Amino acid sequence: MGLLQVVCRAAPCGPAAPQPSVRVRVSSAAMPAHPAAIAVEGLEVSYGAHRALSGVSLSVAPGEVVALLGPNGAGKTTAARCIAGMRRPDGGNARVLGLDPAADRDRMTRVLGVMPQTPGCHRQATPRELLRTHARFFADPLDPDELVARAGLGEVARRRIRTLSGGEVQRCSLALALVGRPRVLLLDEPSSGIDPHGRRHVWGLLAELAADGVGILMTTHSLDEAARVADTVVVLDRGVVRAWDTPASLSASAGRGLLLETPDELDADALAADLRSPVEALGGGRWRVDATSDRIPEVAAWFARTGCRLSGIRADVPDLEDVYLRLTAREDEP
Ligand SMILES: Nc1ncnc2c1ncn2[C@@H]1O[C@H](COP(=O)(O)OP(=O)(O)OP(=O)(O)O)[C@@H](O)[C@H]1O
Repeated sequence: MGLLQVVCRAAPCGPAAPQPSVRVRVSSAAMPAHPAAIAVEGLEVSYGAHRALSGVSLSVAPGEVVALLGPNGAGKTTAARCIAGMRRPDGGNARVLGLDPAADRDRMTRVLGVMPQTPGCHRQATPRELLRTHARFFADPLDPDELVARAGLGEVARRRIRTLSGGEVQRCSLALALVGRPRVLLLDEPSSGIDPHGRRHVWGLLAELAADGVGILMTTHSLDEAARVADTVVVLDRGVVRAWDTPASLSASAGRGLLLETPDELDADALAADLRSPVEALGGGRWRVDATSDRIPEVAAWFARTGCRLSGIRADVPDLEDVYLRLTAREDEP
């Protein structure tokens, strides 16, 4: 996709917020020939006195899958609502293939497929009926029967929505978002409530769509899903973008260290001073030393010399979950 990367600092926010170094992806084309699938710049939204979004910027290229991660209340749905044209931001703007979601509603509905957090399916209808009805609104829709199969709805396609399980309703909601052959997809927790086989199926479907050039922005609480499906991850916390990068680069940016376990009282200051490396308490007799794995013998020798018992030592290779937890840590958490 021709992306060049620059190092920058995350945007500032509340007192408890960490200030991690993140890598921001920028298109290598200075003047892209085609507009981004989604471009969001400086989005501001307040609900009364509560600031839900404070200058949120992100973009999704055609064929790119971007996962929007963040704790409950981070502002993910609010951002998605602005992109879908369901709410006007107080500041900044959102564009879908260059279109203004609020002003270009008609053209937007032709290019954007939306799967909301709570499916608005008519509960007395069947998935097949809903898809057929929905298909009539588009000039060149997908074949509803084909879509039933692609979304794994074959067995329940003729049952009323009200009799379906939560996961089956989710699949129906995803199929409805796809029926108009959208070039951009906005999915709010697409695999929430779907069983592990179904999740793989949904992920496969998203990969196929991306390979066809569809730009996808999905919110999710599943870091596993983000790591497996997304080209890019955006971490939002308290209305501010904390990080925006590939899952692999984000994990690498968290740095590596050594994880130690000891059943004894550790004099962490002495260890840090002797090693000339920071030592962080993780609780429960676990410690993290900011050092690479080639220093394991040196650390083991320190324990042998001081008589403090070392019950475990290993290199700490952070995954996306570690990075996410560090970026969104709260002061009042243990
Ligand atoms: N209509 C509303 N009126 C007042 N406050 C709202 C409204 N909608 C959202 N909020 C608040 O704005 C903040 C962001 O909410 P939002 O639903 O965007 O978060 P989210 O990241 O999608 O959360 P979740 O992961 O729980 O779905 C929250 O503090 C929420 O309580």
